[in-house]
Formats: sequence, C-alpha cells, structure tokens
Amino acid sequence: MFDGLKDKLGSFTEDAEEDVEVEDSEPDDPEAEVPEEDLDSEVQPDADVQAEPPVDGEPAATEETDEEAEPTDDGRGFRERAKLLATGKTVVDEDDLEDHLEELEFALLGSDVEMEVAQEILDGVEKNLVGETRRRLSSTGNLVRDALRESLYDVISVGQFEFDERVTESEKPVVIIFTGVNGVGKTTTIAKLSHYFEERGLSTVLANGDTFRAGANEQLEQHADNLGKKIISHEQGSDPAAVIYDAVEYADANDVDVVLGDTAGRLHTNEGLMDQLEKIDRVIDPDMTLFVDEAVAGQDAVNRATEFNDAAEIDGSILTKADADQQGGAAISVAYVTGKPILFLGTGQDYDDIERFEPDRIVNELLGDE
Ligand SMILES: Nc1nc2c(ncn2[C@@H]2O[C@H](COP(=O)(O)OP(=O)(O)OP(=O)(O)O)[C@@H](O)[C@H]2O)c(=O)[nH]1
Repeated sequence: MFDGLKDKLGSFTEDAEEDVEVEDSEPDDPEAEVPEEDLDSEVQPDADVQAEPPVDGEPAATEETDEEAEPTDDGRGFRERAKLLATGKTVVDEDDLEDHLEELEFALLGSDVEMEVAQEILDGVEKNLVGETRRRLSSTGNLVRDALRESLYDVISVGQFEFDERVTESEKPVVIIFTGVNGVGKTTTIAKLSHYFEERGLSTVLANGDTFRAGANEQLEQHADNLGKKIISHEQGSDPAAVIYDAVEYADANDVDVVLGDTAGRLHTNEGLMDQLEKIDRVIDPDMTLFVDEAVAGQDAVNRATEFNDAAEIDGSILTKADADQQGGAAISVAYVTGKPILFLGTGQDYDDIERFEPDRIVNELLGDE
C-alpha cells in the first residue's frame, strides 16, 4: 500500500536529514526554560545553553568558546539562540531547506497529492523545522522525519472522530447511506462493513437503494447470502428512499442495530440521481452519509469527493482498493479537501479486507516507522 509514495518520502527525509543538524534540547520540558537573568547576563553562557545551533550544516559545537556569545551567521544573537534551544525550538536556515522542500513537493505532486494539500504539507514541514516545534506525536529522534510526520498527520487527520463509538452510542437503528460513482467498490464495502459490525456485536440489514442499475439487487443479494444477512430491495426503477425507509422499519421492528443503504452509482452532475440523494436525506435523515471511491483514482477521487460533498453533504469517506494504490495521493488529500475524515480503507476483495483509517498509523507506515 502506497509503496511509491513511501519510497519518495524516504528519499526526502534521508537527503534532508544529511543537511540538517539537530540540537539536543528538551522541547517539552518546562524546566528547560532559561532564567531571564541568565539571558541578560553578558558573561560566559551556562553549559546547558551553550551549544551552537546548526549553521549551514556544520555540526553543533560541543566545546565552550568565546564565540558562543557572538551573533551567528543567521543573525540570531546568543540570547535568542539560547532561548530557542532551551525551549526546544530548532534553528534551521530556511535556505538550507529550499532544495529539499522542492524535492518533497515533487514527491507529493508526483504521487497525486492535491496541490493545495501538498502546499499545506510543505508549509507544515517548514514551520516545524524553522521555528516552533509542535510535538504531538512521539519523537523518532530524526528532526526531518518528525517534522514531516507532524505535517502529514495534520492534513490527513482532519475531521477524525471515533466511528465505532459514534455508532455504538447512537440511538438504534443507525442509518448509514453510501454514495459515489459506479464500480468503485461501494457494494462490496457495504458487505465488508456488515461483517465489520457483526464482529463488534452489532446486527445489520442491507438496503438496496440502487434501483437504477439492472443487476444491482442480485449483486447485493449475493453478498447478503454469503454473510447470512437480511436484505430489503424493491424492483428496478422504484424509489430508493422507499427501499431505505422499509429497511429502517424492518430494523425498528426486529431490533437491528445498523441499516446499510446502497445507492445508485452516479456522477454529481446527474441531476435526477442527485435529487434522489436529496430525497433520501429529507425522508430518512440518515445518521451518516459516506462517500466511497477508489484510492487508485487519485486526483479524480479527490475531485469527486469535493463535488459529492458540495451536492449532498457527506460525513466521511471510504477509500477502496488501497491495496492496489502505489501513490497514496487520495488518502493524503481527501480529508483536508473535503473537511470530512477518511474513515476506512478497503484493502482487498475479502469481507475482512477493510480497516479503520488511523492517521497516526498511516503516517508511521508512510515514513517506515512501523
Ligand atoms: N483489490 C480490491 N478490490 C476491491 C476492493 N473493494 C472492492 N473491490 C472490487 O472492485 C470491484 C467493484 O466493486 P463493486 O462493489 O461491485 O463496486 P460498486 O461501486 O458497487 O459498483 P456499482 O454497483 O457498479 O456501483 C469488485 O470486483 C470488487 O471485488 C478493495 O478494497 N480492494
């Protein structure tokens, strides 16, 4: 999964790390604050704060010298540097990073990361390296990799919520509607989630709201048969809102926990079908509407997620076929662009080939930290 992107990010961190020296400071230690009187003093700096910040890739000084009280090449006086080091801020010349950030930009854009998202990641890396550290993830001891992890995490974790808890704690039945274009794995994903819920002790009923496509009933029925699940369907051409309504009534009457409602694959420009989604929203008022697309579709998936979210607001996305995706561009971009979280990744064709999208785990995997 995402192997091409992993390789590119690996090259970036390796190359950049060679040019970036790391000061050994304790970012989170409030004790590390330099007392104001030490900073005001013109006398020889205290041993705790004397280390030379990295300048043009030179190794940090370890010996006490008179020069340490002088302003550095980067124009920062000792007083400022001492404060930066003591508070865990890193002093890295932005110019040193320029080439590497360009390399990172190529890597991201070449992996189909959306342009605005790539820029946000670059800005984040730069901010994390040049200026204040914002450690929220545990450190790997590698400054560049940590900066990238934080920055990637910030964009891919947008909107995350505890999916399992939300479903468990909601009034039953919980109604989840799935939208997206044709052939991306929507129906298979519904079957996988039915299995996922069963493993967590939640019962499901499947509703075939795809009344548009010939063969849709048979396809979902096959999955329901395989999984031993109840399916509610009407004949082709009937009102999908009515099918899902019936499924909700069935769930109510039979204490079923979750209704999983398929809908016809459509383009956001297809007015008739988008009106159907609007009607489902109005009549059923689902607890969640999830957008399903293929990770392998890259930018197309990102654009469609935005368009669907604009046309019929979504609560989150599911990216299928992540197992076949080298690039990772959609997985990195969709949450940031839509403002709604990626909730699951499809990772194969079996019913248990679905996993929660856990930003910290994904970032670790992308950076080879697992
Ligand atoms: N490798 C892989 N294949 C998947 C995954 N999810 C679905 N598929 C396959 O993708 C194909 C299309 O899946 P469907 O579930 O039929 O797609 P759909 O979106 O429901 O299609 P329509 O019913 O035409 O809208 C099937 O062959 C699935 O087995 C996945 O996560 N990984």
